[in-house]
Amino acid sequence: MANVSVIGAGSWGLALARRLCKNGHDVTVWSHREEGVRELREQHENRSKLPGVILPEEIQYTSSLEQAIVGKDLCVLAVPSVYTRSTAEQMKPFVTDGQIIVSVAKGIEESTLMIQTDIISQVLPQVNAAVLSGPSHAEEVGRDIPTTVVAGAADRETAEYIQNLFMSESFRVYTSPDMLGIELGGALKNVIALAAGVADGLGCGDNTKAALITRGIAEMSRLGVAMGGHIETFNGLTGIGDLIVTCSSRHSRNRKAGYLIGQGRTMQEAMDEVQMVVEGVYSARAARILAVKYGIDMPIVNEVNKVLFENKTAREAMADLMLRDKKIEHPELPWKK
Ligand SMILES: NC(=O)C1=CN([C@@H]2O[C@H](COP(=O)(O)OP(=O)(O)OC[C@H]3O[C@@H](n4cnc5c(N)ncnc54)[C@H](OP(=O)(O)O)[C@@H]3O)[C@@H](O)[C@H]2O)C=CC1
Ligand SMILES: O=C(CO)COP(=O)(O)O
Repeated sequence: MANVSVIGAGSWGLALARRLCKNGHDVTVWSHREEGVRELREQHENRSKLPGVILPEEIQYTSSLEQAIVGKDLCVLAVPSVYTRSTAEQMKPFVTDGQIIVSVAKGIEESTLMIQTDIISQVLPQVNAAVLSGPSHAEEVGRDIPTTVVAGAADRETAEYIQNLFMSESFRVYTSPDMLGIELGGALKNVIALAAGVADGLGCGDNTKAALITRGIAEMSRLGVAMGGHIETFNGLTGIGDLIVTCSSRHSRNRKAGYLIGQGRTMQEAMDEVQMVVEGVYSARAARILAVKYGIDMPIVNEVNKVLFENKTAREAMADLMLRDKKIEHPELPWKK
């Protein structure tokens, strides 16, 4: 059994801490707030972020990064992506050579366009940065609802170590060497899920949702492959799999925020109402910059940006998507005549 920690006490960090503890590992959870630590010690539950999921009494809580990192076989980094860099900076004095840091946040850093494991490796070059991602809402993982995810690492041994640590009857873990593809899928699907939510908010239907998912994965794959990710990854759990769940689930914060925007709220009003992290809002701008940089057509990402940041109405964005230039679905396919 391993001695592990989860850095970040939001819904995802706690669902994973519970999984690791139930798998028999010693688990310490770090929260950035002393008050949060006190509540978790007393209540064994985060009533605002993951209500109804009671955490095992064996889990330890701390607000000291030193306690959360020193001597741990593996640390899961589960803070929202905008805090990954600052948290990694604070972790610097305590990490050791080769220590495994598993990133579970889904986001592209706006100022640098970097994925999470690259940020971790830049700030903490001595660690072994890996990723765990897939279609996995905390509300369901916290209730042992069967879920599948992918552990990505630079070497097979590390990926299999993570797989063994997390794997259970309700949590199936695959391995993959394509860390870039995994992370781009996880970040970009949030932007498309905002669009799916907007469509729901406008009162659109299942046809619209299927269209956004299908054309959304086409955009994600085009960009992801141009950046060096593998098409197989976008066709797998961390690409289309995560896109489907995020665009359809009642648990998705991105879909929910999009829904509120489709109903007429501003981006800020929607984020305030969701009260949890809406990662797609941060990755939307990064995705648009990357699309320009790599010369990739990303019409859904573009319209999401216009609605979020340029006061375009959701209805106008939908109409513009429907009536943009006529296209062939798969231009690479030959015509018979
Ligand atoms: N929830 C899910 O189902 C899944 C989430 N993810 C990803 O996991 C990541 C974490 O999200 P999630 O757990 O859902 O987020 P939540 O919205 O549930 O919680 C956010 C957490 O971040 C903490 N926080 C706020 N400010 C800081 C800071 N400056 N430094 C460190 N921590 C801070 C909050 O603490 P406090 O409230 O005490 O201020 C809170 O614990 C995201 O990238 C998300 O995309 C991935 C898969 C599934
Ligand atoms: O990544 C997730 C599920 O796989 C969580 O999505 P939301 O952040 O939209 O809730």
